[in-house]
Amino acid sequence: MSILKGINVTRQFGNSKKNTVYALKSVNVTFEEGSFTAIMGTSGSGKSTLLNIISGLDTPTEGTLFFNDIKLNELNDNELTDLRNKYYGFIFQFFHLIPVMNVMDNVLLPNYFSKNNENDEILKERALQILKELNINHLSKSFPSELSGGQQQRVAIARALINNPDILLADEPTGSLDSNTSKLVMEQLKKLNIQKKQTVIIVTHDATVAAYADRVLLMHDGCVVEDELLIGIEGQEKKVRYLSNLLNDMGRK
Ligand SMILES: Nc1ncnc2c1ncn2[C@@H]1O[C@H](COP(=O)(O)OP(=O)(O)OP(=O)(O)O)[C@@H](O)[C@H]1O
Repeated sequence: MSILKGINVTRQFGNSKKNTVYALKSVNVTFEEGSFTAIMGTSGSGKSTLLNIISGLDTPTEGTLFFNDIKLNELNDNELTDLRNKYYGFIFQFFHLIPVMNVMDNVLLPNYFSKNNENDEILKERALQILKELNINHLSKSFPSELSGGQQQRVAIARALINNPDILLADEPTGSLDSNTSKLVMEQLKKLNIQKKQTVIIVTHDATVAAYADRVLLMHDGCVVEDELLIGIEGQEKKVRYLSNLLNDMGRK
């Protein structure tokens, strides 16, 4: 069953002849519940714009977007914010942790904006459980500046998970991590996808990162030019090679 569906989604920036950019050009795309998709493509091809639009952070200038059977285009700002807080978890390249808050408070932050009204103690327990699964529960009282990049990104993942979202969206989640830490973070995301059936959508330039996904969307000049399943390819190395070849082929076109 599809959880997200975009029909003829166009995003235009600027409106004069000189400075009009079509970041997305009539894109049709569907994301199945529980799937793990990597969005790849050249710089400026529209990857972040697509992610922002499917998450309701940005609105298309044309086209329709569905979250289950809810039409995102018909929601007002408050309704969109509520939907995002309830169903979406966000992970960014630069973590975006609040420096004056400790790990626990950073993780609990999304809950202050959602209308869950859950008991504080129950929430703290859930936060600790998530931190434990990410092997950073011993750091709950530490501040972001006291943590390594990988630890900070795991705090950001915990924060994205606190409201038990249906969809995890990540824009270059490993972009500021070394390759070992990047592997660790991707293994955590894969685990969440498999064990908790969370739908994961990531934007990445890195074939070794995209190889954790089941499907890759390749973008070029505002269009999805390839939509490939990776589930038939055995092993990470083969997937990385396959993705690198896809990217090289696109570069040659
Ligand atoms: N707010 C904006 N105003 C004007 N143009 C924009 C805006 N946001 C994006 N664009 C343009 O839309 C196009 C797609 O941008 P987008 O950030 O989605 O690309 P991307 O594939 O994520 O790029 P990168 O890999 O470099 O992050 C680019 O030409 C970009 O300059």
